[in-house]
Amino acid sequence: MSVVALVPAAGRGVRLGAGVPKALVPVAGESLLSRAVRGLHDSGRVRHVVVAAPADEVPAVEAELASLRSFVHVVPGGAERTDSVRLALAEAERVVPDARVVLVHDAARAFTPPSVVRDVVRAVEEGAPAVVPVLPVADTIKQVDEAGDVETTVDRSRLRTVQTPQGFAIDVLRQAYAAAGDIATDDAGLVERIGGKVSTVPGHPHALKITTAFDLAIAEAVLA
Ligand SMILES: Nc1ccn([C@@H]2O[C@H](COP(=O)(O)OP(=O)(O)OP(=O)(O)O)[C@@H](O)[C@H]2O)c(=O)n1
Ligand SMILES: C[C@](O)(CO)[C@H](O)COP(=O)(O)O
Repeated sequence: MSVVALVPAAGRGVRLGAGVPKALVPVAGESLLSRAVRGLHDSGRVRHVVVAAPADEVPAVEAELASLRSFVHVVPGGAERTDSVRLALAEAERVVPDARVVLVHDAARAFTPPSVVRDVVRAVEEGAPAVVPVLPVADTIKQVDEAGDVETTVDRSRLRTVQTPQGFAIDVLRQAYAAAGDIATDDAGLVERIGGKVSTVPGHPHALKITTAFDLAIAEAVLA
């Protein structure tokens, strides 16, 4: 099945505070975006990638990904992640009209192993309409009130943290975005809202989202 990946990379990276858009921040000489796209390429399962870049950085992003030119299309992203994914999806439908599987993968999850990409694609190919990579929660979880006082300790046995790439039958993601009246923190959340089934595969610690300077330090020390 033909697989296309959307890479939302249009965020400003306010929490990282690097002074440039987060996707363009280098780790050991290679940007987060380049690493994320290379991981998709190296999975051997993705035919094309559509990157949503910061609107004023499209030429810089195209230059950054020049070595993968035949594999990558760059479009301007939007104000929220959901807007960026919607814009990338429209471009993907234009450039890969026969795509049946679509992945959505944060540029910020630059160190995701290609094996996770393959596992997500395989699950969709085997019939799952929507698939997310997940990890169990390691910490005890407490629910607090508005004052910060603990109300209860939550049973964590069925809680999972969610990573990307998230994989979808393309018709399902299209329907979810057509129905979305609101922003969501992940794409599978939109599928849940239309009553769609979302399955899981094991995620990977290396697929952490680079959000803060601490995450970047971990990436530089351990992952690069
Ligand atoms: N308008 C936006 C906002 C976010 N993203 C992308 O969505 C992914 C996850 O977002 P996050 O890690 O929160 O990135 P930022 O929004 O850049 O972070 P911050 O909130 O610290 O500014 C990132 O690859 C980011 O580039 C996007 O494409 N378009
Ligand atoms: C999509 C995501 O990476 C899954 O964990 C996450 O929800 C993105 O959230 P953010 O608030 O845009 O960082």
